Amino acid sequence: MASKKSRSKNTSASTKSLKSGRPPLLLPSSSSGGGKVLGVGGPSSTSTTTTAQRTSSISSRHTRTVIRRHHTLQKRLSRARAAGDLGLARQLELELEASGGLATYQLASTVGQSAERGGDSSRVLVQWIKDELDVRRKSRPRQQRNQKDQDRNSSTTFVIAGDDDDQTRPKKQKASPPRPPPPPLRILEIGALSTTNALNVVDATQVRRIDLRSSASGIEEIDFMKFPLPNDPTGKGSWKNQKGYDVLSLSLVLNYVPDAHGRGEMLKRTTLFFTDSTSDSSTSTSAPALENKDRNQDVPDDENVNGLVDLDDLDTTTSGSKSLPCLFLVLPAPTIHNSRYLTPSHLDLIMSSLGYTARKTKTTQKLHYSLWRYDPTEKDRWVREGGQTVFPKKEINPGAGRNNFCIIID
Ligand SMILES: C[S@@+](CC[C@H](N)C(=O)[O-])C[C@H]1O[C@@H](n2cnc3c(N)ncnc32)[C@H](O)[C@@H]1O
Repeated sequence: MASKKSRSKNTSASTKSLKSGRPPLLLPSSSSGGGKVLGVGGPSSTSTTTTAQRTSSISSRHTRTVIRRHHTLQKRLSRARAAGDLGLARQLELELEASGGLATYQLASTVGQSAERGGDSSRVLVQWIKDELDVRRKSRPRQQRNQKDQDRNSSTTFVIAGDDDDQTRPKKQKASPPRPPPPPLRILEIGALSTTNALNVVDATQVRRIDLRSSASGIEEIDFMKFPLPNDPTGKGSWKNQKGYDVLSLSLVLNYVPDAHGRGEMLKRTTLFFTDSTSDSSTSTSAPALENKDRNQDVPDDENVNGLVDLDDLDTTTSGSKSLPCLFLVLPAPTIHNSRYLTPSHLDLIMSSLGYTARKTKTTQKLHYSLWRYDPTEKDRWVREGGQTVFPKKEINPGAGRNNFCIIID
């Protein structure tokens, strides 16, 4: 039971305030034009400070302000709506609009993810599932090699001249059929700001991206809470003729949800989107689940060409044990290390009750990253063994200067 295992690691990261919990990320901001809106010039504080450092530090302050303001307004709006205060709700909607709304928030987030600030969180995900990606990348040449071997074996059949006796004829070599290569991982990125992040790995991934507001043509505009389930009777839940995903990415999205119930609902909903397959890791010898058998055929040639990560440059940190299907969750570090209502072990309990087991965790000064394997039988076991399944708002980490970030599961 997860309560005994307490699988998430506590860290000593400096996580004083939610205000500092801002994403890093990718985007070499040359393309964004974000500097126009968010960048501010100005004299350097010291003569040794470079322009880049200055710009980075100033716009960093600005992006944090924009992001913080947006979150605050969203929370107040959510409370006003819940209280039925339509007047206040309208006023807050107008304030949100006047401050640039979701578009400005996304731009601030994108700038906040720039390489100079630590890069894109998806790099952590690809590092953590490196074994799964490697086996897929390598499988194509190996598959081709197997095919050549098979052809060679077939051509070795021969008949001894003048001898019609089957007994004396060498038997045709039966090469075992080549094992089908594992299909590319199907990844659903929820809350996507870019189509060119580290998740694009040639031969190894197929990435579907969604967001409340699409900021690029490869990002579908839809609310994850309304996103059709894989088994939707209308068939709208399929993607590339298949159902479900091997990996869900929920990076800095849960903290966007303005209320604790909504966060619990979002976490619960993630469990409904995985492939049925509880596929093994790279050491797997099992064939892919039937429904996923022919995924390779759906990979368009022009896909996965941007934002490539050279996986050989990354550390191998995966253990080789089962990790799929899985959820990649990223939260601002203070939400978990400095909240009255959430701690790493409490999150572990919540996740266990949903069928998740922590595979990886990592906290930096700003962010808490975690990777969770999903297995519905683990949820059944949890319930059978009397594990906690309801998580109300309850102070578990009292103290001055803490924040009120909370996840409620009813
Ligand atoms: C801070 S950005 C995070 C972007 C990126 N994933 C990252 O790690 O930096 C949060 C994004 O989540 C999106 N988002 C929030 N709730 C969502 C929902 N219910 N469905 C889809 N996207 C959502 C927002 O529109 C926003 O673009």
